[in-house]
This record gives sequence, C-alpha cells and structure tokens, in this order.
Amino acid sequence: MNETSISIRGLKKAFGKGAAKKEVLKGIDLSINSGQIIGYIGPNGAGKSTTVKILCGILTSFEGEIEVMGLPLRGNDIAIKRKIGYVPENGALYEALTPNEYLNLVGTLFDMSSEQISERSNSLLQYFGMEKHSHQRMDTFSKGMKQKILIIAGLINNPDILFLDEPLSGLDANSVILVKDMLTRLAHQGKTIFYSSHLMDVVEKISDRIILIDDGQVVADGTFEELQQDSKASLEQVFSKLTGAENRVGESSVIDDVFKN
Ligand SMILES: Nc1ncnc2c1ncn2[C@@H]1O[C@H](COP(=O)(O)OP(=O)(O)OP(=O)(O)O)[C@@H](O)[C@H]1O
Repeated sequence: MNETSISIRGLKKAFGKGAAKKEVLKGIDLSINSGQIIGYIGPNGAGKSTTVKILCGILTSFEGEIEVMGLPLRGNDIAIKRKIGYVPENGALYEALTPNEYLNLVGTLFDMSSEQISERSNSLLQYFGMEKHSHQRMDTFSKGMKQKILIIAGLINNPDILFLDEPLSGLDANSVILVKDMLTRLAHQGKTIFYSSHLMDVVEKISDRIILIDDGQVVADGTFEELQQDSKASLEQVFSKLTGAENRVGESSVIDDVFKN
C-alpha cells in the first residue's frame, strides 16, 4: 500500500519567452503515497491545472524531476498514461457519439477487450444512474451528464492514480455524494487520488492530505487538522488566511461605491 506513487523534485514551469515569459510553477517538491486522497488547492491562476497536466504527460516541457509509480515521467509518458486516469477541468467529449460508443473508443485506446470495456462501463454507468442514456447522443446531454461520462472515462482503465481537476462542476448534490463515496473507496483499494478543486467543503471532508499552492509554490501541506493549527477554522478560512484573501475583505466596500447611484 503506502509506497510513493508520485515524486516531484524542483518542478518549475514557465509559459512564453523573453519579456512575455511567465513563471507559473516556481519549484515544487512533493512526495505522494499511494492509497491517499490528495486535495490540491489554491487561488485562481496558482498553477493547479498546470501541475496536473504535467503529471499526466499532457504538458511535456518542464524543469525538475518527476517519477510516477517509480518511472521517470520523461521518456515513459505512454507507459505512465496507461496506468493513470485523468478527469480534466474542461473535457472535450466526442459529442456526436453515445456514452457506449465513447467509452468503447477510450477503452480500445487502452487495449482493453470489448468484454472488459462493457463490463466496467455498464457498472459505472449504472452507479451514476446513466445506464438509460447509454445509447443517447451526448450532444443532447446536460453539463452534469457529460461530466459523469468524463469521470467514467477517467476510470475505464482501472487506473492506479486518478487525477481530477474540478470534477464536480455541474453535478447535483446526490451525484457529489456518489463521487465522494467512490473516491474514498478507490483510495481504500490503494489508488492515489489527486484531487484539485475550489469546493473547500468537499476537499476538507475527503482529503487525507491537503496541499495548498499559491503563486506556483507550496504554502501549506498537511492533514486538515494540521492546517487548522489547533483552531476551529474551516478550510475556507485557512485558505483565506494563507492566500491573503482575508486581508482584502474590507475592499468589498468598493462594490458599495460602484453601485451607490
Ligand atoms: N498554455 C498557457 N499559456 C500561457 N499561460 C498559461 C497557459 N496555461 C496556463 N497559463 C497560465 O498559468 C497560470 C496558472 O494557470 P493554471 O490553469 O495552472 O491555474 P489554476 O491554479 O488551475 O487556476 P484556476 O483555479 O483558475 O483553474 C495562469 O496565470 C495562466 O494564465
């Protein structure tokens, strides 16, 4: 169980060149164990999605050393992609397809047999109450229905590590419960869950360890209780305190000024 599944040393990432160069990740060091739910949080633009895209082998240029399940990411991205799942923030589905067709396509890319694909996708479609829509074109789906298919697609290959970038967007309260329960069970099975989200109440409840980044650097790392530092603060309050938003609250009087007439 608790072996290192992701090791990150001195991770830096910049976009653009010359005067337009922007450093987004400024030296991240993390060691993440399997069987844990990692809540990866931070303000807008802090570098969360960039980190996830690098770890999933989508962004291939970066500085530093990363190992995923003992394999250096550089040079092994295909082997690693076989063992991970990724639920992107703004996932593009092939919407002219039905869920069955789409999941079949994704499973085939992972070299799964058609029996394996239909067994796993049927169970997951049923779990999310989507089995009755399995033959319906996805361009007729609501946002939440599409999101459920993205989550199922991220799990179809039975990944050892599941990366989720704001996975609950569009999901109703019942579906959020289903996802939370599912992630907890998957972690108990030994999978690593790398969960990036702005929904502090969910992160607070499900994470074994919370990593807060701000401006491309880790500013807090620990269990929720450790981040609270003997206070009764909610994760939202801890977040505000550590990322400076707490000091900006008074500025909301600007709103009164703007709309006073
Ligand atoms: N392809 C790109 N080219 C240039 N800049 C980029 C690119 N992708 C991301 N950035 C910049 O990198 C910074 C971090 O972006 P990122 O998407 O990682 O933030 P985030 O923490 O996920 O934010 P959010 O919570 O708003 O989703 C932002 O300033 C963004 O503008």
